[in-house]
Amino acid sequence: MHEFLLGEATMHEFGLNLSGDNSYSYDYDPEIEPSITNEFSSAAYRAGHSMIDGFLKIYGRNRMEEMISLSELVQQPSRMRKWEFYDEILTTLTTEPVQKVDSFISESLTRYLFKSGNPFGAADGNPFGVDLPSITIQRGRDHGLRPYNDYRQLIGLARVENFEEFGPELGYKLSQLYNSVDDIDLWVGGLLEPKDPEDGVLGPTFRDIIADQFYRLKRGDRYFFENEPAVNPGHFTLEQLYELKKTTLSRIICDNSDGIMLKRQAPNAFKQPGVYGNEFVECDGPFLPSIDLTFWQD
Ligand code: HEM
Repeated sequence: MHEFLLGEATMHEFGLNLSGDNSYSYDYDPEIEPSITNEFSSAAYRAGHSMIDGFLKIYGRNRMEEMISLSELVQQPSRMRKWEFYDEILTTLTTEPVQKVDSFISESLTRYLFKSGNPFGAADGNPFGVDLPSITIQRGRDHGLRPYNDYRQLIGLARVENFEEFGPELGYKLSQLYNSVDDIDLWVGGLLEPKDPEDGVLGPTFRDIIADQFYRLKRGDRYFFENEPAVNPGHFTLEQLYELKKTTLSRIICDNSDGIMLKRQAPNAFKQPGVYGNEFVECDGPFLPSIDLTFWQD
């Protein structure tokens, strides 16, 4: 599932692929600490904030009908009163491509986030909201994260020695904001790392922090859904596991839509829909298998 994020090679390196359709996993290790790491939650996984598009395109029955700014949606649930909206937004979320993990973040997050819920917001004549990147940088410091350079070293990369290594434009900007390359915050440095186009969407530091977290969750949690009965008090039967593995995010989206505007879905919800190899199929057709719940009957 996270092949898209981490890349196939990293999935393989960290042993993140699932066991076969009809078998348990036997690699639970009680010595592995499964808790969420500070670096994962306070910096690396927040790379997602750079992937957000500030505008959501709403498609009607035949054409694009509206483009809504994210800041007009966050904390404004009133649109849910319109019948079709739930299906429309599910369609938008499965159709709109993610943005690159890079130095650009939508203004809807840097200037207008929570505009409507901001006690000092529009009603008081202040048209702005809060700045999520600033909050994130501050959150990393508040959580005591070490600087970016230390994590580079930890994963076996050379430390950055001077600002020029970030290129002329970014290097100059960073030199205006930080006294030393050793002060660069983890979230900032991680976003700016060059990406390997063959291997996921992240630079190596974020990729390793996130892969390490998934490895811990998979190997160090006795309740991980694939784990064998000997270690997992809540284990599934092999038949139940098979049923669970049959389902897909696309099936879940179909099952949870209202069927008004969303009646079809591409089989792989993580990839661009409607293209060769991921063509739309009907929700009620045979191509999106459902779980057979009779295997849970007592
Ligand atoms: C509309 C989209 C999003 C908005 C408005 C949003 C907003 C926020 C806000 C306000 C916080 C709390 C910041 C703080 O006080 O430290 C946060 C935390 C976080 N966000 Fe997002 N976010 C969005 C999407 C995403 C995505 C797509 C990802 C990752 C794929 C992500 C990952 C995280 C993580 C890991 C945290 C820290 C959670 C924790 O430590 O409890 N967010 N986000």
